[in-house]
Amino acid sequence: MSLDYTTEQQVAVAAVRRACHLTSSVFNKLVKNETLVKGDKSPVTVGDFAAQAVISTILHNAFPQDLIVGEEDASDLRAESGKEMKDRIVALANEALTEELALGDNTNWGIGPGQEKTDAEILDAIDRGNHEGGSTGRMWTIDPIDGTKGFLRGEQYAVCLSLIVDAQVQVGVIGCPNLPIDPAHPENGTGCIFVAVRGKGAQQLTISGANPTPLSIPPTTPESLNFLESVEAAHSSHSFNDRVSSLLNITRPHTRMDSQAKYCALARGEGGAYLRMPTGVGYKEKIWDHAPGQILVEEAGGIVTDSRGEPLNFGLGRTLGENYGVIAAGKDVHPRVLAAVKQALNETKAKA
Ligand SMILES: Nc1ncnc2c1ncn2[C@@H]1O[C@H](COP(=O)(O)OS(=O)(=O)O)[C@@H](OP(=O)(O)O)[C@H]1O
Ligand SMILES: [Mg+2]
Ligand SMILES: [Mg+2]
Ligand SMILES: [Mg+2]
Repeated sequence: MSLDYTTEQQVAVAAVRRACHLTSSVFNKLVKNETLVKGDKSPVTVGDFAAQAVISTILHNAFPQDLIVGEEDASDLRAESGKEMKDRIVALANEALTEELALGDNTNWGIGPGQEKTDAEILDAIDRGNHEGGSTGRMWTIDPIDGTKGFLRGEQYAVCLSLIVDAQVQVGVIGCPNLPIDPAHPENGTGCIFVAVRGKGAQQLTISGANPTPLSIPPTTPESLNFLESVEAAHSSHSFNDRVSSLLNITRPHTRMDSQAKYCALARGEGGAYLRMPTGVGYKEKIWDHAPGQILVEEAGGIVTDSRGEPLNFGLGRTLGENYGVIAAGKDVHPRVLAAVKQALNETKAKA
């Protein structure tokens, strides 16, 4: 039975749109004391916190029972040392929640002019993302800024939201404010939203939520195939991708891009394959870094697995558990990439 997720899709697009508006305007005004370094040494900005607060508030108004797995938490902002940053985040989140965007998207979910939230409500909205995940029931994932390093460089980043029901991703929405609307026509500007609903296909919208264009991954020719990969060498192994690419006789250079914009580019026919292999032992991929990208690529006709060909498991908690690496590609290309990845892994084992 295919359930109807029309309302979830509408709310998710509205939330991502507002968050994209916020992150784009924050980028131009970011100052030094608006970025923190987290316990795992990764950066987080006022934009990440405020965008999570906005999305979480809108979700909670629309679906008060739903659980949320969000990347960020507000503990640093509740400390005395976080006061300045907290004040800025509350102001940014309220601005984004109350401003009137087009399309009347502020009418149904308890947001809009005069509906400012208190400091405590904004911090609680961020912390509502503390759910531990699991294999049953409804939960949303929020990655308020995926590719924070790309965001800080002024390059690609993505505002990412998904609805997971009983461990299956049912709705995925990804906002990419810096992604060209049409890669063949850069003069048309940047800013797109990607939407997928299980069984209903994938679409690209404008950043204002209009002009839905269906997406489907075209068959790849040897000449058009290349890999999409992370910018940060610490996040995925560039040398492994080089080896797989030479096993497949790929001659085009890799396309490097931060964030789930890679899944979006793949879904509209750029590249042909996204390959992400771990650089060392110990790091477990987070569900919010892959859930919306997975449904987007699958609904555009592609396949997403780990490096052993296993499906990504979104029911194990906040991480993908033992899933090792990610291969996303069109249906025709995926089996070939998987075979080459297995061969390259065997070579690595033989050398060890
Ligand atoms: N060691 C390691 N290995 C693999 N992945 C890691 C690692 N450390 C961090 N991360 C996660 O990478 C997310 C960003 O990866 P990306 O694919 O967006 O882009 S890039 O690697 O920065 O180019 C990034 O997401 P954000 O924190 O939302 O930016 C992290 O969740
Ligand atoms: Mg982060
Ligand atoms: Mg991320
Ligand atoms: Mg993030």
